[in-house]
Amino acid sequence: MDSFITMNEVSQSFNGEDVLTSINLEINEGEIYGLLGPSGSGKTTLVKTIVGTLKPSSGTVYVQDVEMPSLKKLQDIGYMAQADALYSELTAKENLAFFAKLYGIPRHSISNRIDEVLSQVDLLESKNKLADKFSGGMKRRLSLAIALLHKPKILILDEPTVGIDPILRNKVWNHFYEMKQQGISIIITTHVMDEAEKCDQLALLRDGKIMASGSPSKLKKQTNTSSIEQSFLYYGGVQT
Ligand SMILES: Nc1ncnc2c1ncn2[C@@H]1O[C@H](COP(=O)(O)OP(=O)(O)OP(=O)(O)O)[C@@H](O)[C@H]1O
Repeated sequence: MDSFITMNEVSQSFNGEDVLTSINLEINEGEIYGLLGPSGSGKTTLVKTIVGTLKPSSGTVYVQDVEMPSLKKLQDIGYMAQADALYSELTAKENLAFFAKLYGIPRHSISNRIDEVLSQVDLLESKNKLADKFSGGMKRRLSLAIALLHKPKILILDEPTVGIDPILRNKVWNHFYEMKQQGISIIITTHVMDEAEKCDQLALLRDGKIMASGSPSKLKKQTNTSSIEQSFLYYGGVQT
């Protein structure tokens, strides 16, 4: 398999304080890669470093052989930040149209593409509603639709399903599996254990370090535990 993303000895510090330490990871084509860790463990900093909105203090990040940050490579990445970046005074459709133009999607295909992504996140009926009137979960879904717009090869999602009910969460995950089949690599940050179990590969983060990584079944086997939660505690030094 081709490695889509490679991080080599990446460290990140703010005002002399280490937030990420010696991060090494490899993410392959068509893989769902989960970053699991408690609040403040460095998940957002890690994904921002992959996207290139943060430059590593040391170490390198490559996305398909291009060193990040790279503006050009951003075209291949769909990024959904933790805070929704939506224009509240615009409708869902207008928000999407704005980003479609930004991504350079051909004018004649914008309308169809907007409908496609809206139906993927179950928001087609709310197309003409102001983003300001959306619930928290709807805003998350609209942000996800924006990240999907330009059919990126790599999707980086920071806590994508926060505020989304279990039925819709399931639907969104089925959509992730479909995209994976198309060879799209998906990176997801989460602190939800059952979501972590659904990933192909996981990195367990604590205090800016990867404590362990591998498939959920490998991590459970290595620690002789029956859940990722127990594995996490084990690697964190808590005997289960
Ligand atoms: N721009 C910044 N300047 C200084 N410190 C920062 C900055 N960004 C993040 N940090 C610190 O880095 C640490 C990791 O933060 P980060 O947001 O990456 O964690 P996280 O795992 O994503 O947490 P959460 O799940 O709560 O979003 C925290 O201690 C945070 O205060």
